[in-house]
Amino acid sequence: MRLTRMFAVSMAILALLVGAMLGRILWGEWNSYRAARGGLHALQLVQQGMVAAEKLSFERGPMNAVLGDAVPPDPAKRARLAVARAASDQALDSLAAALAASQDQSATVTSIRAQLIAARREVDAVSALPPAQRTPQRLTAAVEGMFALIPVVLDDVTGYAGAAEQAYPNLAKILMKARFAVELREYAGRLGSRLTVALASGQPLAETEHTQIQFLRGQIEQLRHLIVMSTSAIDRDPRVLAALRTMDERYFTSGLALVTGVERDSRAHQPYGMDTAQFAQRYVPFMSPILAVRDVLLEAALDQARQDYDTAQRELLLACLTGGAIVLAMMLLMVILQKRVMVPLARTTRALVKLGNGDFSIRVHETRRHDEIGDLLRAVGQLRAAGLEKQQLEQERQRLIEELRLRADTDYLTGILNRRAFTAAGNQRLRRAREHRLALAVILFDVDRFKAVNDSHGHDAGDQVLIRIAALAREQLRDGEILARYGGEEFVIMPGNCDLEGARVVAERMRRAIEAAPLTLANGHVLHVTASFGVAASEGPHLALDSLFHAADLALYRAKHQGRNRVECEAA
Ligand SMILES: Nc1nc2c(ncn2[C@@H]2O[C@H](COP(=O)(O)OP(=O)(O)OP(=O)(O)O)[C@@H](O)[C@H]2O)c(=O)[nH]1
Repeated sequence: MRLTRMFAVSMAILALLVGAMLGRILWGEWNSYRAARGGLHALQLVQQGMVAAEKLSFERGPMNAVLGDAVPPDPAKRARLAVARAASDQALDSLAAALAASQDQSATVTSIRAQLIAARREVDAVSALPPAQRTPQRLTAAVEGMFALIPVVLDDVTGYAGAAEQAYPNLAKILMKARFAVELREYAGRLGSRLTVALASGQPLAETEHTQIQFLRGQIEQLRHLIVMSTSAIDRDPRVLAALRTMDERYFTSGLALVTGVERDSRAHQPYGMDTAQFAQRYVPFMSPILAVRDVLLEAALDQARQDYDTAQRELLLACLTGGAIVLAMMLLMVILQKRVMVPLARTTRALVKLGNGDFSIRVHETRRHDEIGDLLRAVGQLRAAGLEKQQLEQERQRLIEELRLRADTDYLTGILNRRAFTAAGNQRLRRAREHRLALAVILFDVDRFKAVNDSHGHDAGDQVLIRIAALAREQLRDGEILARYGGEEFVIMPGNCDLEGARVVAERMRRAIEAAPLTLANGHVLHVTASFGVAASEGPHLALDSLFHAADLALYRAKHQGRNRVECEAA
């Protein structure tokens, strides 16, 4: 796998792992936060539910007063009942609103309301009757209707408390105690209500009522015991201890003593000395410390829940920030690695491959980096420079070799092949001619009366003539024909494979070309130069350059002696 690919795959795997880990942590924190928020809300519902239960319980006080009212009715008693009813309605409204806000179903509140309306209607119906017609049965039915509401509300409270306990298991005991306080308040209220009928009628309590009162007192004592019992750190909270002390002093001493007094008067058939309203006016304030206990316990629980909620919120925020920072750092690391390592590495690799293939066209940028990549880039630059230098040296060497080769093969004056190069080329031709049984010819030619040119016009002029003759001959050359300076003013031509006649035609062409081209010297003198030609050709297995040259030389000699500027042939 290529490194760039491996890098991309590794980064993707790392991102996935980190993402999964962060997701898991965030999910956990989010759930803790949600549970804490839900728990806190449930706890607030508990509080509101308990307040609703309290208000409904409290409503029974003025209700009892109205039920025991004479004719015409006392407007003050009616007004107190209206105020108590409004407080109950408001508490139920608050509970319904809180439930609606949490998108919880508030059906129970609706059914409590329906039940409450029915109970109130019964109370109003009984209280509208003349006192004589308010039979104990009707009065009991009216009172029981209001009693029946409380367990329903408390059942709901138990449900909310369950949800809160799920979020805050350590608050279970304290919530239980708060609920006990509500129940205690309820039983305390019921205890007072048990006296309503007797106080309203001025009749002694029936034996069954005495029994019920004893039963209620037993329950009240039991609830007190459960509340006072120390079960958690919150119980040792000074606020809680103070509230419990007040409850004992006010309700369990003074409140219960009031009930005991009524019971005693009833058994002794003594007048009570107070009616229902007067009893309620004295008894109800003694119950307030019970609710204060409830409130203090709930407040302590709410404080604890708020702390837990704040912690969960802080943890979630911290997890989000840490997660974000990790993701950001990872992305930054990836970008840096990609930019600072992978891209330069890939570029350098490509450059090195090109250098290895002898391609020095790559561009190497100057770098100020002082790390491994910087060293690598500088090394590539040095490699390229060294390679370039080597390449230039090689080119120079090749050029020099070529020049040397040319010099070795070239006549320094005329620029055409020299005798050595001609001999090498001639031998090649000879081998091929022997192999393919082809004819081979040689044409020797010599400038006529050249000594006279030198003598008359100087050696430089002679050189110019030689240069000119070579140029003319070269112009006349055709494919496969080789021209060389054989020595002094003597030249040699080897035509392509042809016989004696073919070679003679070539020689004649050359001769005419030289003859037809006068030469103007540097001093302005015009020279008419001619040359004599000796042609020789041969073929067969015994073909040899020496014999060809010898025959051509003989023919040239004859051409000189027969008047010059002519072509003579000689079979080799
Ligand atoms: N300028 C010059 N002269 C050269 C060169 N090589 C040979 N010569 C001269 O060429 C002349 C050749 O003269 P000869 O061999 O007597 O022949 P010729 O004067 O051409 O007379 P024929 O060949 O009989 O027509 C000599 O004077 C050489 O010095 C050269 O490279 N440059």
